[in-house]
Formats: sequence, structure tokens, C-alpha cells
Amino acid sequence: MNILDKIVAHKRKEVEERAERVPLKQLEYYRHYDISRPSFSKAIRESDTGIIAEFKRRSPSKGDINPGAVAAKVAPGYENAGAACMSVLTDSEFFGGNNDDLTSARDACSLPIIRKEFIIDPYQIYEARAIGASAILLIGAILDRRQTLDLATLANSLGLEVLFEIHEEKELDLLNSFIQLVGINNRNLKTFEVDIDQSMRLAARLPKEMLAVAESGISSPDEYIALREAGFKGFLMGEYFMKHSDPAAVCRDFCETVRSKITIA
Ligand SMILES: O=P(O)(O)OC[C@@H](O)[C@@H](O)c1c[nH]c2ccccc12
Repeated sequence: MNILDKIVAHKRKEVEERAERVPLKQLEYYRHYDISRPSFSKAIRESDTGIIAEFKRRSPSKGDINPGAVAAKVAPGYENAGAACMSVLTDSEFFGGNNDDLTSARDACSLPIIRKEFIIDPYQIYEARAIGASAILLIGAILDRRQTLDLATLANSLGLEVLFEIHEEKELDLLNSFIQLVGINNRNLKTFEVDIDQSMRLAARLPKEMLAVAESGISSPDEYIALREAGFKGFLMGEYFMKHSDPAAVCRDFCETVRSKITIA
């Protein structure tokens, strides 16, 4: 079984258990809860950096990255550094995160936040809304066309935007009009291989009306600039920031460097 299959199998059990503890009816109430911040895609469009800075303690591919990191400290740091948005991994088993990380990040800053999860069930979308996310991730490698449509429609109806992640060109067939952002993951979630050129290769194939996001493995200002020139507006970066004891300081330096390069260009 590859790692993605393992994560999904575990997720199915987890969602079942959660739904027993907190019934969907109870979560539904939060659809009226006001998150009051700009939409995720608007924040990217209007920011100069377009950086979606991620909070991630560990990953199956890298092991521990920053096990003791505190979301409520990192979040305002990312905001002051110049990130457009934030991404919070809420998976506990494989990424060492949890829902409280997202809520405390949300309370500590005013950036729109995407819930980084392996979403396979509507329950998780109600949950994303309840914990204060502005957007959700849907992963093409684990969904079919029908599921993608159902989940994206539900997300939009709850006021959540959708970042749809693809890794291969054939997954473009899964896109629908309830998706606001399309992300190209440079990391193959089944093998963990990272190839930054994946974003470059698929860039020209992306529908023009969707905001394009390059994800994973971005580790230098030059890579960022090359992706920007290829048409990407959003840049999802985790490990490069999180592997340092002060992720926000690294984010600030990165934003400053790329800003100076953008102005010159
Ligand atoms: O830490 P990186 O290489 O900068 O990558 C961030 C982000 O793209 C990555 O965490 C990610 C992209 N898609 C995912 C899906 C599930 C879990 C994690 C991810």
C-alpha cells in the first residue's frame, strides 16, 4: 500500500469516529459563524508576494520538521512577514497537526487560512467551516469527478473556497466551476518525489479563469521568480520556513528578497 492509500484508509476511520463524537447536526450550526476576513483567492490576488505560508510540524516524507512549533506564534509572524494567506495541516497521525492549530492560528492573525486535509467526506467540510477555515484543499489523486463536484459544491455553499490539487495532467479533467484555485503539487504523494518542473510543465495547461498555485519544494527566490514568470499567482511553501526555529523570520527574509526582485523585473 502506498502512503497516500494508508493516509486515506486511516482518514476514513478517523472521520467515522469523529462523527460519532460530534454529530454533523452540531457542526452545521457553525455555517452562520462569521469569519470576517478577505476571501482566500482575493488575498492572493491583492498581495504582492502571493505566498501561502504553511504550518506543518512533521510529514511522512521528512519526519520531524518542527515538532514543538506553536501555531498562535507562527501565524502573526507569517502575517507580518508579508504572506498572503496561511495553510494549516490539521492531520494528526501523519503530520502532527490538529484542528486547534487552525483555530488558534485564525484567532492570532487576520490572514485567510486553508485547511490542509485529506478530504474524502462532507463531514470534513462542515468541520473546516466550524474551525474557521476560509478555504479547503481537495486532492485530485484521491477523488473522482462526482466526489470532486459534490465536495466543491458543498464547500462553496458554506462560503469556503476550493483549492484543487493536481499532480498529473489527466487530473485536469476533474475540474469544475466550484473550484476557485488550482494547485500543482510538485510532490508526488504516492512516492514523495519532488520535481519543481512539474509546475512548469503543467502551467500552460491550466484554465485561465482559475488562480494557479505552485505547491511544494519551493526553496529559493529564483525558483519562486521562475514560477511567477510561468504564470503562477500563489506559492504554497511549508518546509522551507518550518524547518527553522523561527519560521516567520525566514518567511520575512524570503518576502523581502522576492519583493526586491519583482520590483526590478
Ligand atoms: O513543505 P513544502 O515542500 O514547501 O510543501 C508545502 C505543501 O505544498 C505540502 O505540505 C502539501 C501539498 N499538498 C499536500 C497535501 C497533503 C499534505 C501536504 C501537502
